[in-house]
Amino acid sequence: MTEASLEVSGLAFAYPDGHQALFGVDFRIERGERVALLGPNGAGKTTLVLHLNGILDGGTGSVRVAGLPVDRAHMAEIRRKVGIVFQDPDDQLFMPTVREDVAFGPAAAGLKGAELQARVERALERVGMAEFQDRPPHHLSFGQRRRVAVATVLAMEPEILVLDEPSSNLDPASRRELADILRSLDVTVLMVTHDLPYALELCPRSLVLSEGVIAADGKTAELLANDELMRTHRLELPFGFDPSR
Ligand SMILES: Nc1ncnc2c1ncn2[C@@H]1O[C@H](COP(=O)(O)OP(=O)(O)OP(=O)(O)O)[C@@H](O)[C@H]1O
Repeated sequence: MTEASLEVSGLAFAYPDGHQALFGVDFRIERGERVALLGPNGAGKTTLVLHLNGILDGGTGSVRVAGLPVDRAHMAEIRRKVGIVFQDPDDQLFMPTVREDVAFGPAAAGLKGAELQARVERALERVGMAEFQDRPPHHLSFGQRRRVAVATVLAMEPEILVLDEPSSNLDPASRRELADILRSLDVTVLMVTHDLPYALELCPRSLVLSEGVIAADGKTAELLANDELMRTHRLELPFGFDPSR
């Protein structure tokens, strides 16, 4: 079998207060797949995502990114390979200009001069923000800041792009533009979302995480059309939305 972009095996985890959030999670995502991670509040989605680049550890089981184990010995490489775009772009943007924010990661990884500038431009072009390099991020709209946050991660040329609620707080036009951008990238994507139409639009495959276990793994359209599965795991489509169309 070829190497998966992401392979999670038997991952179980309890927080220090004893709360068990994950109970043996198994799945693999192949290179270039776009997969949605669905599940009700408290299902363990954030807990799972924080294991992908070692922010949380101490559980049992394993996580491998492009064959590399997520452990202390490989942490620097793992952090480069797993790009997480958090829900609030302001958690990710802290430099005086867009250029410096996008350059921050690659510069810390040793890139300099023309090579660094080319990397920054390429990442900003991929999200349609190349003309905004000299702007302070706080002068951009929320949707533009989210695109720059995606660029900061793309500039690291990650193996897998993980997005936490990418469509939240976006107006319909920004939502569609971000969908077009994400579809145009040739990178593995794992997208955590409560926005089921967005999952359907972008991700051919979905995982349903519920009470710390994978309750379903399959084609997004089929999962969303399964009324019983949706009801059991408190997943609700917007009124009148038909996943088969
Ligand atoms: N630091 C913590 N200490 C103890 N329990 C925690 C901690 N963080 C989260 N939990 C618990 O772990 C479980 C999973 O939480 P998690 O945030 O991973 O869920 P989620 O699926 O991301 O939810 P949401 O959709 O609301 O973001 C919940 O029961 C939550 O209360």
